[in-house]
Amino acid sequence: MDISAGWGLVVIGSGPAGEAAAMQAAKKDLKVAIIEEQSSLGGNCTHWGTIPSKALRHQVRQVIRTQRNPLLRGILKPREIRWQDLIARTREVIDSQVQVRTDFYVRNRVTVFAGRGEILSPNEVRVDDHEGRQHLLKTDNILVATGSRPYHPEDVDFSHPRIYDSDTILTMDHTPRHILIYGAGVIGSEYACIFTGLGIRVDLVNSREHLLDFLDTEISDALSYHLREQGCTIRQGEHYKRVTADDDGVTLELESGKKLRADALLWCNGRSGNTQNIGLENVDVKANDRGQLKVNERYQTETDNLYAVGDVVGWPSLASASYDQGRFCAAAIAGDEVRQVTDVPTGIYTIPGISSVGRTEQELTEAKVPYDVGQAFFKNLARAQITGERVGMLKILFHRETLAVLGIHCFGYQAMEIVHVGQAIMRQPGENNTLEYFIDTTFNYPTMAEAYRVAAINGINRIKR
Ligand SMILES: Cc1cc2nc3c(=O)[nH]c(=O)nc-3n(C[C@H](O)[C@H](O)[C@H](O)COP(=O)(O)OP(=O)(O)OC[C@H]3O[C@@H](n4cnc5c(N)ncnc54)[C@H](O)[C@@H]3O)c2cc1C
Ligand SMILES: NC(=O)c1ccc[n+]([C@@H]2O[C@H](COP(=O)([O-])OP(=O)(O)OC[C@H]3O[C@@H](n4cnc5c(N)ncnc54)[C@H](O)[C@@H]3O)[C@@H](O)[C@H]2O)c1
Repeated sequence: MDISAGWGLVVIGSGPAGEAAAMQAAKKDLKVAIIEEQSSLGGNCTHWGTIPSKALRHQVRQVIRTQRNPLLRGILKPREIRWQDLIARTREVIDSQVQVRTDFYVRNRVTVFAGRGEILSPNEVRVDDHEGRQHLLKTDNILVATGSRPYHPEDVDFSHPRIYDSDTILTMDHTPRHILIYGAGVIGSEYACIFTGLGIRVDLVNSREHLLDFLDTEISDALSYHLREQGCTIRQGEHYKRVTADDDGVTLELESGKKLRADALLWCNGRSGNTQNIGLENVDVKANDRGQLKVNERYQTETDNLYAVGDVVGWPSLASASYDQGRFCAAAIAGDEVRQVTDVPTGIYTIPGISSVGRTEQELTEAKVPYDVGQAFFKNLARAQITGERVGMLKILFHRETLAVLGIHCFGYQAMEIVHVGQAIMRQPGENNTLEYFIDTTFNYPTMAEAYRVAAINGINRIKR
C-alpha cells in the first residue's frame, strides 16, 4: 500500500459540492486530495443529472421552436428524432464540462485519485484505485461529498431493459412511442416535458394531489395545464402496486386498479444519499433511512473533522446549492467565517420553465403578512412577442406598507434567468429592498427583464387605488 501524509483535506466525490470544496481549500493553501470512483470527474451532476437533462431539454426546446416558426415548420419532424441522437449531442456537452472541470484540479494543484474512497478512521482514508492499487491518505480533515443516486424500491426490476431511472434513461437505445413516468417531482416533470416535446405519449403518475406542490399554486396549475396541452396525461394521487415488464413493454398497475401499459417506464421517485460502504461505521457516524448525513452549521458531522456537503446531507439537493455548501464548508475548515446556504432559488427546467425565490402567497397568508401582488403577463411584452414565447408571467409579492419584495415567482421564457434580477433586490439590506427600484430604474428594451417594471407598476397601482 502506498502511504502519504500531511493532507489538509481529503474530499470523497467530485460533484459540485466536492469540487467547490477542493478548489476553496486549495486557495486557502491546504494540501488537498480528491477521490472519484467514476472514470472521469464532474460527479453525477455532470454525467447523469443536471447537465445531461438540461442539454436534452435545450435540444427539445429547439425542436419545439422550429415547429412554431412558420419559416422552419416542417423541416424537422419531432417523431422522427431518435433518442440516441439527442444523447450523442448531450455527450458532447458532458465531455466539454469534464474537460473544463479537470483543468480546475490541474491549475489548483489538487491531487486526484481515480478510485473508490473508504474512511478508515477520523484521519485516514483508503483509496482502491482503478489499477488495483491501494493508497492510504493521512489527513487533518475528511469531506464526504458522495452525492446521491436514484432510489430503487426492491419490487421493481431495474435490470429489465424497458425499466429506467434518471441515470439509465441516458443509455436507452430506442425511441419509445409511449412512456410512463412514475413520480412527478422535479425530475419526473422535467422529463415529461422532454418526451412530450418529442411527440412521445407520456403518462405522468403523481403520488401527490398537485404537481410540484411546493410552488406557487397558480404556477403549478399553469404547468399542469401546459403539460396536458402538449399531450401529457397527468394522473394525480396514484400509487403503484406492481410493475411488470416483458419484451414488448411495461405494465404499471396502480393501487386504484388502473393498469397502464407503454413501451418503457421511467422511475423518478426520489433519491438516496451515497453513504453505503464508505466506512461510516469506522467513525461512529450513521446515515438516516434515505442514506443522508446530519451536519451542523459548519457542515460538520458528529465526528469533529469529518464534514459532509451536497446531496448527501439532503435539502436542498441542488447543484446550485452544492457548489456553495462546498465552498462555505472548506472556508470554515480553513478558519474563515461560518456561512450557510439559505434562500435558495428554485429553477425548474420544465417547458416552459419555472423559477422562484422567497415566500409564496400561501406562506405569506398563513404568516398573516400584509402583502400585495404585481403581475406582468409575457404575452404583452415586446420581447416575448418578438421571440414568439408568449406563455408565462412574472409575479412580485411585496409588503403593502414597506414595499419590500417578499417573493418572486416566474413562469415561462427565461424564467430561470430573470428571477435573479428580483433576487438581487430582495437581498439588499433594509429599505434598499423595495419594489420602487423597478420603477425608478431604466431597463433595456425590449427585454424579458422589462417584466419587472410592468409588474411593479401593476403592484403599486393596486395599493394606490
Ligand atoms: C435528472 C436530474 C436533474 C437535475 N437537475 C438539476 C438542475 O437543473 N439544477 C440543480 O441545481 N440541480 C439539479 N439536480 C440535482 C444535482 O444534480 C445534485 O444536487 C448535485 O449533483 C449534487 O452534487 P454533489 O456534489 O452532492 O454530488 P454528485 O453530483 O452526486 O457527485 C457525487 C460524486 O461522488 C462520487 N462518489 C460516491 N461515492 C464515492 C466513493 N466512495 N469514492 C469515490 N467517489 C465516490 C460519485 O461517483 C459522484 O461522481 C438534478 C439531479 C438529477 C438527478
Ligand atoms: N431543476 C432542478 O432544480 C432539479 C431538477 C431535477 C432534480 N432536482 C433535484 O433532484 C431531487 C430528486 O427529485 P425527484 O423528482 O426524484 O424526487 P422528489 O424529491 O420530488 O421525491 C419524489 C417522491 O419520492 C419520495 N422519496 C424521495 N427519496 C426517497 C427515498 N430515498 N426513499 C423513499 N422515498 C423517497 C419523496 O418523498 C417524494 O414523494 C430533488 O431534490 C430535486 O431538487 C432538481
